[in-house]
Amino acid sequence: MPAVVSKLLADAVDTYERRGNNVKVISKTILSTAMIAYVVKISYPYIKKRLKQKKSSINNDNANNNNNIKKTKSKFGKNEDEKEVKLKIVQRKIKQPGLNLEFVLQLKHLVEIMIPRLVCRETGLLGVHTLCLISRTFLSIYVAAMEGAIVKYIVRKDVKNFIWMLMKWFGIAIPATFINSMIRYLENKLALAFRTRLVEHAYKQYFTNQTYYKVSNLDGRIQNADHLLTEDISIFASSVAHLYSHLTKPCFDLMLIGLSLAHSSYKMKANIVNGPLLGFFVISTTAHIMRIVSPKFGQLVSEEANRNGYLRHIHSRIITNAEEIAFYGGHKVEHLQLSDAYSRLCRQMNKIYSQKLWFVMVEQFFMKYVWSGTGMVMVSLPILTTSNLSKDGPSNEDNNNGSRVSERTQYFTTARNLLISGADAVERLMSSYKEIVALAGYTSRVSGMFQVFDDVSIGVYKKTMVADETTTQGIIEFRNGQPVAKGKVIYIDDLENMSIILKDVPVVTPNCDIVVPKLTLKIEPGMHLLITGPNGCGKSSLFRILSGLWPIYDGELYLPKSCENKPCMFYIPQRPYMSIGSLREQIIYPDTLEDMMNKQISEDKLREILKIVSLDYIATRDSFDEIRDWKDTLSGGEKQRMAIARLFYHKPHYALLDECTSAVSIDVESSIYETAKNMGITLLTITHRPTLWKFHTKILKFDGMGGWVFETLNNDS
Ligand SMILES: Nc1ncnc2c1ncn2[C@@H]1O[C@H](COP(=O)(O)OP(=O)(O)OP(=O)(O)O)[C@@H](O)[C@H]1O
Repeated sequence: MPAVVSKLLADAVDTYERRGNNVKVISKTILSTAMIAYVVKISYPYIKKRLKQKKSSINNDNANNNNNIKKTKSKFGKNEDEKEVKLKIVQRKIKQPGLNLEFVLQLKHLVEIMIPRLVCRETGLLGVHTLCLISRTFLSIYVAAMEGAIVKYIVRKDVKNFIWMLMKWFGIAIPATFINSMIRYLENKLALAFRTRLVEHAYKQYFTNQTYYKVSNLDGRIQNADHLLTEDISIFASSVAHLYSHLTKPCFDLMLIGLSLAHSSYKMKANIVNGPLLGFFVISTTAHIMRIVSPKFGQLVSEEANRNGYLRHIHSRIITNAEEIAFYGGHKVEHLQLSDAYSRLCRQMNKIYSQKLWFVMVEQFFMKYVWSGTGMVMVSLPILTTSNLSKDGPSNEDNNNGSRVSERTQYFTTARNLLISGADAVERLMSSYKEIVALAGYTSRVSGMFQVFDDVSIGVYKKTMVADETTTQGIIEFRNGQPVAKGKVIYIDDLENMSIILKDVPVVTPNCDIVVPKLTLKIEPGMHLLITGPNGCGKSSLFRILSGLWPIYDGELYLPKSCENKPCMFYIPQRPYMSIGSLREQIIYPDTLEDMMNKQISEDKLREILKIVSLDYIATRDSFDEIRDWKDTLSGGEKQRMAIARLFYHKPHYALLDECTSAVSIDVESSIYETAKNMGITLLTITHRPTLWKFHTKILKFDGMGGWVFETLNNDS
């Protein structure tokens, strides 16, 4: 096949020559076209940027000219402008990841989490890993020297020594291959150990002070915490472990290879400064050029991870709401959303690939061609400049002396092998630059996540806020564009006084919409409170405030501390949550089996509880150890009754019931309320069912306009 191709090429060339075309001219033309295309490709982004800048400055001028017209716009229009300005400021404030001081500080913080002490499992692994890396460098040098000796004996036709060296060469292969395999094994172990530390730290933060809720509901900085906690942490840990060997090994290689090359040159009586100096100059110059032309991989990779996370989020939403989507027949909309998320990811990946295309070309040009050429010069320098070689070529004495030739061959082979290893080391160091920049992207994401978790757990939230002090009529105080939660939560440790007191507490949504400007009431034990009002008037929001999910922006909230082994408040939502686990775990949630044992609650007691909520047939049908997907196996009403069973298991002082019996039949509902009251549980009920009114003594009525009435419930009226 190659013969056929060369024949065809030769024929083509002949034809061109016959027509009077010079092949050299054609190849020069192709080369210069490629060069011009490349220069255009390199300079295109700068030209584009310039053009954009010019365009935006023209637009700004126009905007200034139109300013007076805009000032006369409606109030709504003005708000829209302000919104845009604020969004732009927030966007500007988001720092792009890259190789800068912030990256160093973030990495330092994460390393402190991954390696918490000087003496720990991770430092042990790092120590053994480093030892293996050094051993491999020594082995590489030894193997290079052996290859040189083998070539020397071939040139000398010394069969005995050749066979001996060959046996040694095979002998060294066993430890060498073991060390190679060990390096990979330790790298994986290290990555897993780092990941474990990070995950443990993240989970601890995630489950402190309901951060898992607040991070997605009150703060706007993290969109896909699940992706960050799984994928990004894993990639970050693997990158760090991989980079450690990718950076340390080439450094050892370069140091030791440099020393042994200098030693060989010295043995050849050549100048040992010129070669390394030339190598250093070429490598540092090319490295500088590559740094300048390198795309911003950190930013690109970070955005790719973002889009990956979004795609995953859309997938998990479809899985969670599969039944609802199927009933609605919403596959078209969901398909569109999924395709859109996927194509956004594809666009980003394509952008990275096309930027890599040109960068890899420059990289390969320097690393493969410029460096090899420099290496050839470096290797030949000692031979060409050895003092005992005459300028006109080898002396007669040398020509006659076979051993000098074989020694030069040995030097050349060893030096060439060492230089190949050295070039490989530098190439790895250079490609590590790309990896470090990509690592900067992941470092920024992981460290950013920890920062947000830290902030959120102490009540510091950041969100793009459109509201400010004027729009909230001074009810909320703002600092740096963010609302300040200056309300106080005071826990009362007094068994005699188990009241819940709200003093001038506003009900404010996470978007700073004021639902109720001021709410003042006192709920005492045994005071069963009915909460009513139109949709969206703030009924559930009041429960969110009482449970500590939403911050308090003003006033004071007094809450009793949990006591007598009972929780103070227990919330039951309209859509009950079924956990992963056995039937027993559904009833005792959020207690564990161990907690249940400690409370000395027997299975008979659980059966009794199930009977109250008319679910005793489930315990006879399935055992308490039965593990099922309870979310899908129980009906809507059954799930609500199971949630109420939890209330009878925990027996709290206050029950926050948020339309939690809407799917339960009226007779069962009445018996549930009767039993709860008999158990001494104070009921705070949100309901639209008049049948439940008779179980309450007080009523809190919201009017949906921010007003409210708190009064005694007159069941007759
Ligand atoms: N996480 C949230 N972020 C922003 N706004 C929210 C959030 N949750 C609720 N809101 C808003 O707060 C207001 C009060 O909501 P809430 O859930 O308290 O209403 P509700 O009185 O319980 O209504 P319903 O009877 O329909 O359940 C609504 O306007 C709602 O849009």
